[in-house]
Amino acid sequence: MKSLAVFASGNGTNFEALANAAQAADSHYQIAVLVCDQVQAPVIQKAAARHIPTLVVNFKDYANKAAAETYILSQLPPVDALILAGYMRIIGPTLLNAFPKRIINLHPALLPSFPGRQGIKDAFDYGVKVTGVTVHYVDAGIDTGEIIAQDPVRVSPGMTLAQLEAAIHHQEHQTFPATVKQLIEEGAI
Ligand SMILES: Nc1nc2c(c(=O)[nH]1)N[C@@H](CNc1ccc(C(=O)N[C@@H](CCC(=O)O)C(=O)O)cc1)CN2
Ligand SMILES: O=CNCC(=O)N[C@@H]1O[C@H](COP(=O)(O)O)[C@@H](O)[C@H]1O
Repeated sequence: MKSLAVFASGNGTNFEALANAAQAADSHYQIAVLVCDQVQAPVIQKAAARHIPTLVVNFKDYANKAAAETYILSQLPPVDALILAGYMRIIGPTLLNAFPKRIINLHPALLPSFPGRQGIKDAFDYGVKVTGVTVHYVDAGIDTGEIIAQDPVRVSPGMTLAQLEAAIHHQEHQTFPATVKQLIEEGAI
């Protein structure tokens, strides 16, 4: 049984999808803690509803990223990997060095296209006919880590941005848990 720390900053539907998948008999993982950098984020309530411990870290309380990450590291229970599920903060050397090739991120576009904080909108505004979701290892760059898995999402004619966001999230809720499970089965995390 692997233990995972999930990092999230917002709504938490991917956290929920991972938590739901963890309940399956053959999931091979449990979520030991949710780490959140936004004190009011809805994901915190989702973790509380599931009795999953939450570590809320307000980065304003720390002099710099290294100090905040050092605190996070000191509070983490033993975990095998960090899973970034809508975590909107760049992971710094402190956590990167503590979890080499053990930090996984979900991106809502087909990297290397449309990296950054608004991958769905950037792809939509560009007018792509196909976008998708990417699961990748996290490295010191932004959305530049080795790609692990990708799935396409077709942009149908007349589709609104809201409809594309919903389609992307639906795909994410399939791809992310399946990819985490596969990584564990392969012994990668
Ligand atoms: N290590 C590292 N950390 C990461 C990711 C990574 O793959 N590498 N993937 C991240 C995915 N989410 C983000 C979070 C923040 C930003 C971000 O803040 N971008 C600023 C630039 C910030 C900066 O340069 O520090 C921008 O303007 O685009 C981009 C993707 C999460 N943290
Ligand atoms: O990789 C770059 N940026 C990260 C990023 O944009 N992540 C995206 O945030 C959303 C979180 O949704 P939630 O799970 O909170 O409902 C989800 O779509 C992630 O792909």
